[in-house]
Amino acid sequence: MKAVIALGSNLGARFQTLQGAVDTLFDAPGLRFVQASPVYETDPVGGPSGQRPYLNAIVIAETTLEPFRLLERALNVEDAFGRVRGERWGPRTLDVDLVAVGELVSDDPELTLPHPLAHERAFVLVPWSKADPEAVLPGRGRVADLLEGLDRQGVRLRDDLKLQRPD
Ligand SMILES: Nc1ncnc2c1ncn2[C@@H]1O[C@H](COP(=O)(O)OP(=O)(O)OP(=O)(O)O)[C@@H](O)[C@H]1O
Ligand SMILES: Nc1nc2c(c(=O)[nH]1)N=C(CO)CN2
Repeated sequence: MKAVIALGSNLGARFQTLQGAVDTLFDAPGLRFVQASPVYETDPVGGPSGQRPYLNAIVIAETTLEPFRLLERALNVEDAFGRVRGERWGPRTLDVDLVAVGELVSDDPELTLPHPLAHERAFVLVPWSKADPEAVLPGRGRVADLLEGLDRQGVRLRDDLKLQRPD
């Protein structure tokens, strides 16, 4: 199944954290790297004022993992990069979200699929549509169409930064 995974960081060495997350995510069986999006610098959405901008990207993978095992992998990678859970939407060294897993649709709060806010987040949809212009968000429609209705001003390409395939 195809999995779309969103990465974000707004604390510490942001780009190194994103690359480290990619390397760590794929450093175990069941997940195969397909493609990484470009990296974007994005204004923080929600949370306390005065936060640094984020670096955001998405990674497309093929997985044979059961969705909760994939979530566990994502949460373990967050922990490995020292994420301290504080304030909702507060600053974080690393956030790893499952945007979509195949066509699965679930409203389980432990694992909501697609991610319940993905359709309204330009910091997720801009990188995803750049990586895959034909992308469809299950239950919501074409990512390119969803983006038409969103403000993309706070999402800026960082073409000086490129995620490498995992080592
Ligand atoms: N699609 C999903 N991807 C990642 N976590 C999810 C998903 N659906 C539900 N969750 C649950 O959300 C919990 C908390 O997530 P987290 O603290 O990363 O939220 P957040 O990143 O602060 O906010 P947001 O959900 O708006 O991105 C996780 O422990 C996980 O069980
Ligand atoms: N720009 C930006 N804003 C956010 C982000 C993020 O990754 N990028 N993640 C959040 C919670 O997951 C809340 N706000």
